[in-house]
Amino acid sequence: MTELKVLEGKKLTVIGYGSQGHAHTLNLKDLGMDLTVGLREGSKSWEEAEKAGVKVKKISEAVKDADVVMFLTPDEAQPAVYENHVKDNLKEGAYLGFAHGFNIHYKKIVPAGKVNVFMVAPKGPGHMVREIFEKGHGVPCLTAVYQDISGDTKEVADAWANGVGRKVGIIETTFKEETETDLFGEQAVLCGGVTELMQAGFDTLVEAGYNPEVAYFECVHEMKLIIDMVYEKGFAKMRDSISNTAEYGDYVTGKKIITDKTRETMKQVLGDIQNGQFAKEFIDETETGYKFMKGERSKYSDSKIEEVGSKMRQMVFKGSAKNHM
Ligand SMILES: NC(=O)C1=CN([C@@H]2O[C@H](COP(=O)(O)OP(=O)(O)OC[C@H]3O[C@@H](n4cnc5c(N)ncnc54)[C@H](OP(=O)(O)O)[C@@H]3O)[C@@H](O)[C@H]2O)C=CC1
Ligand SMILES: CC[C@](O)(C(C)=O)C(=O)O
Ligand SMILES: [Mg+2]
Ligand SMILES: [Mg+2]
Repeated sequence: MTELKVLEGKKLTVIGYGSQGHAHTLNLKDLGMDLTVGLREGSKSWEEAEKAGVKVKKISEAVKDADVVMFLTPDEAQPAVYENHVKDNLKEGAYLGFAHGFNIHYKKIVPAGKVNVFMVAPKGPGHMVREIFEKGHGVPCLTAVYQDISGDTKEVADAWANGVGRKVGIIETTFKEETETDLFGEQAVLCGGVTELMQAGFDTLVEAGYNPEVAYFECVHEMKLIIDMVYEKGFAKMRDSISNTAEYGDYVTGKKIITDKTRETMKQVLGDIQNGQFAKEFIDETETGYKFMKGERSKYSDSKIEEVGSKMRQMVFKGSAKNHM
C-alpha cells in the first residue's frame, strides 16, 4: 500500500487500547507497521494488548522518541493525560493525532507549537472498524490538520486513515466541522435519536397489549435489516424492497413522528454543541464521577427491552450471540 510509505520507518505510538485504540493498532499492525501502545501500568487493556502481540509501554515512555502519537483515550481523560504524560515527552516535529476534535476544538488541550496536530476520525465504532477491516473492507475516515510545522502533516493523516480504513475513502474536514457534526450525529440521530425511537415504538406496542417479543422484532431487531439496505443501496432501493403498503406508511407517518418541533429541537441541540454548552455539561458530568450516566446505564440494563432483546438474540444467534466488545 504505497500511501502508507510516509509512515514507514517512523516510530508510531497509540495511546489507549479501547474501542478505537485496538482497531487503529491492530489494523496498522496487520499492514506491517511497527507500533507501540502507551497505557497505564497494570490495567486490563495492558493485558489485552500484550495478548494480541502488541508492544506496550507506560504512556510517557511510549511518547518519548515517537514520531507519530495517536491519542485514543476517552475524550474526558485526554487533558490530564496530555498534561501529565504527553506534553513534555513529545519531541519537536512529532505528529499528534486525534480521532475526534473535542479537546482541540473546545481548547481543553492547547498543543505545544513545536508539534504537528492532525485528526483521523473513522466514521464508525472502533469494534466495527476492526471487524470490517478483518473482512477485507474498510470504514471511511475524516481527516483534518490543525497545526502543520513540518509541511507534510496532511500526508501523515492520509496515510494513517488509509491504513486504519483500508483506503475506502477519506473526506477532508476541519476540527470544528468534525467535532460539531460528530456530536450532533451521535446525539440526535445515530445513538440518542435511534434508541429513543426504538424504545418509544416498543413501549407503544407493549403498552397496547402486544407480545413484547413481537414488539422487539418489529421495532429493534428489524432495524438492522432495513438500515443495511440503506447503507448498501440508499433510501430508494430500500423503499423498492419493502411493500407498497410499508412505503405509503413510511411517507405518511414518518413526518408525523419527526415533526417540525423535532426539527426545531435538533437546531437547539446543534446550537448547544456550537456554543460549547454541551461540552461544559459533559465535563461537569464526568466531574461528578458520571453520576447521571451510571443511573441511566443501570436503568437501561434492567429494562424490559433489554430483557426481551437478550432472549431474542439467543434465539436468532442460536446461543452464540454476536459480541463485538
Ligand atoms: N468509540 C468509538 O468508536 C469512537 C471514538 N472516537 C474517539 O476516539 C477516542 C477514543 O475513544 P474510545 O476508543 O471510545 O475510548 P475508550 O473508552 O474505548 O478508551 C479506553 C482506553 O483508554 C484508556 N484510558 C482510559 N482512561 C485513561 C486515563 N485516565 N489514563 C490513561 N489511559 C486511560 C484505557 O486504559 P485502562 O485499561 O487503563 O482504563 C483504554 O485503553 C475519543 O477521542 C473518541 O471521541 C472517534 C470515533 C469513534
Ligand atoms: C456514533 C458515536 C461515535 O461518534 C462513533 C462511533 O462514531 C462515538 O463517539 O463513539
Ligand atoms: Mg462518530
Ligand atoms: Mg463521537
